[in-house]
Amino acid sequence: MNQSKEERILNFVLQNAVRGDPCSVLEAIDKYCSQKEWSMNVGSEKGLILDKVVEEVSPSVALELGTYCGYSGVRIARLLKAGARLLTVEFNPAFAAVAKQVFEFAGVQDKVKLIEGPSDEIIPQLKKKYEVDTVDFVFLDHWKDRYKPDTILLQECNLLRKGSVLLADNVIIPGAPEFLNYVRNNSHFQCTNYPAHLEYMKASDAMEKAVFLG
Ligand SMILES: C[C@H](C[C@H]1O[C@@H](n2cnc3c(N)ncnc32)[C@H](O)[C@@H]1O)NC(=O)c1cc(-c2ccc(F)cc2)cc(O)c1O
Ligand SMILES: [Mg+2]
Repeated sequence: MNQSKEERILNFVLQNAVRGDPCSVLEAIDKYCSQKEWSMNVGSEKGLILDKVVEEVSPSVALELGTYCGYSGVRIARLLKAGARLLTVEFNPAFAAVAKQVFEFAGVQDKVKLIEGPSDEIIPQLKKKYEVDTVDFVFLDHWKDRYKPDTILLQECNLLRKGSVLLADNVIIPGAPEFLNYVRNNSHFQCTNYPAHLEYMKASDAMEKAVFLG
């Protein structure tokens, strides 16, 4: 049975990155996906925006929706302070299996809790099952039409506190118009747009930061 693209990405990491060095894992994925096979990792340009927001927030508890191969999970986890943790949610078991190995190779597995399942099922479990009080930072990178309902669900589950920061990928391509409309016309959110490009391509994309005001 021939390999999936995600398994080819993993193998390229195992053969070209340095075990325990998160930056070398990011470089290997970016090299493979820009030169060999495009894939939907946030990439290095939008990755720098992600880095800046994570450093600004310095979250104790970070949540990621849409793990895929673990690229953005490594990006976030490598910047977390001692004792801080990333919960990342992925419903595709094959992708989750690749991401788990990427986290272990990068050496960030002790900071990352990879949860397999759909976000709308996992979010309501975060407080009781995953011992979360509130989340300081959320990276939205899953199905784009889930961004708005899951933002509402996070509020309904009292998982956001005054100052919690949401950062959404792909608000231009593939696009998340309902989410943009919702947070930009909602007095409980302070929004900032970060223009960029689609990973590994020239097409325009953007990220949107939405700070929950309580
Ligand atoms: C959605 C995917 C990312 C992952 O999210 C998991 N997922 C989904 N819904 C849920 C859930 N409800 N709960 C948990 N996990 C969940 C999935 O299995 C993927 O692994 N991301 C994208 O589709 C994506 C697509 C593009 C893109 C851009 C231009 C094109 F021409 C084609 C594609 C760019 C990007 O930057 C993306 O991020
Ligand atoms: Mg994305």
